[in-house]
Amino acid sequence: MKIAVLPGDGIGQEIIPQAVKALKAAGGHLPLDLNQGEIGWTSVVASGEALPQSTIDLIDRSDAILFGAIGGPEYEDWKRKNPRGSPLLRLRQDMKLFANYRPITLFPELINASPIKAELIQGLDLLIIRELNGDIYFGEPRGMVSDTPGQRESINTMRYTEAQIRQVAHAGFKAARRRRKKLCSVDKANVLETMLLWRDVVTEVGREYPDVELTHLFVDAAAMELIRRPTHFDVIVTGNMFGDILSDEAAMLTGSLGMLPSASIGTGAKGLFEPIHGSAPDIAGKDIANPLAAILSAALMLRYGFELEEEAQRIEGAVRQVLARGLRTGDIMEKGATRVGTQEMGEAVAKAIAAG
Ligand SMILES: NC(=O)C1=CN([C@@H]2O[C@H](COP(=O)(O)OP(=O)(O)OC[C@H]3O[C@@H](n4cnc5c(N)ncnc54)[C@H](O)[C@@H]3O)[C@@H](O)[C@H]2O)C=CC1
Ligand SMILES: CC(C)CC(=O)C(=O)O
Ligand SMILES: [Mg+2]
Repeated sequence: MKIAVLPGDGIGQEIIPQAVKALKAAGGHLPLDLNQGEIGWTSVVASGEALPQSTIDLIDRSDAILFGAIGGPEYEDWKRKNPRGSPLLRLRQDMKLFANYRPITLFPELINASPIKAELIQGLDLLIIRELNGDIYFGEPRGMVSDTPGQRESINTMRYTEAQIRQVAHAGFKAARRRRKKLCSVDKANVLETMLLWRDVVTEVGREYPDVELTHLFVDAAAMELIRRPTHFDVIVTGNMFGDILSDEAAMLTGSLGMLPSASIGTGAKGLFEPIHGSAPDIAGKDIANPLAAILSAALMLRYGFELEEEAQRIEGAVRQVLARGLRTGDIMEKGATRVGTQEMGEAVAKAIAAG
């Protein structure tokens, strides 16, 4: 079980060590081979490259990747002068990770930590599947059209092929089949031709899954429905950008962006597992970030990367236990709970795993 561990930048450096503790506690009996690599700004500082060859080699010889986050103000500045694209987007594309699974599950212990009314989120369990290899994040042409002062113009292109849509649509229907058999496809087919194609292809693929109820929503209405009646959703399948935005919104239903893990799965056997949040420069280095999204991403890695369901459940059960004991990082803090830091939370989860 060769695992490339890429903490990245900002809070990535704080939360990934907690996920590693959980992995070691749950997988002590397994042949875990964890190897750390550099990526992002941390890597630029160390070697001048955001995605050095050493990290590419490490990924090549690994079975799965545990990723933290990259980015931050210095990095965004550096990227403007070195526009070679995001190393994370490059990894997602090179590894053909076309589907990003973002389970939006509410731990019942956090029902009052969410800013959304308890009666709206009781029993919340939805899955957003975000297409990860296409859309406006990758479409060509892109870049500056004119840099003449006063007439500056820039372009990005929303672009999808039928094959890309078909691939992620199948992932959506298959996931719905394993769950409550409801798939909602989210697009913007009322104004975007790319999204008209999206809707047509998802509808065609749907004919192969007559047992799954397919509905369509425009993304603006979907954003509203996620707050109005989130438990009506089972699986949502959507494009790269809409999925990016809707899943951060949906995270708040569960209490915090710091609670949501994700699994990026592709045509190959190798997956990438990461919290959905970024490097959070505003709280980095203070030992206050919530490590649970990263810890839960390690659980997804055991489940989907290595088919170790029992070990994955041990991690998830331990997270639930520490929440039930009232331990909370600041982002999910509520009255009567015990505030803990990143490391303390990570250690509590690892101990709960070890105690079984
Ligand atoms: N996968 C990745 O590597 C991602 C990288 N980014 C990058 O991260 C940098 C910061 O981006 P932002 O827009 O600020 O998004 P962000 O997700 O880093 O933070 C948004 C807000 O949520 C809070 N937050 C995030 N994770 C948290 C956690 N685990 N515990 C407690 N609070 C948490 C932050 O403190 C901040 O107030 C940017 O450079 C961006 O490009 C953003 C999203 C994903
Ligand atoms: C590079 C960005 C697309 C990262 C992000 O916001 C995400 O994956 O959720
Ligand atoms: Mg995002």
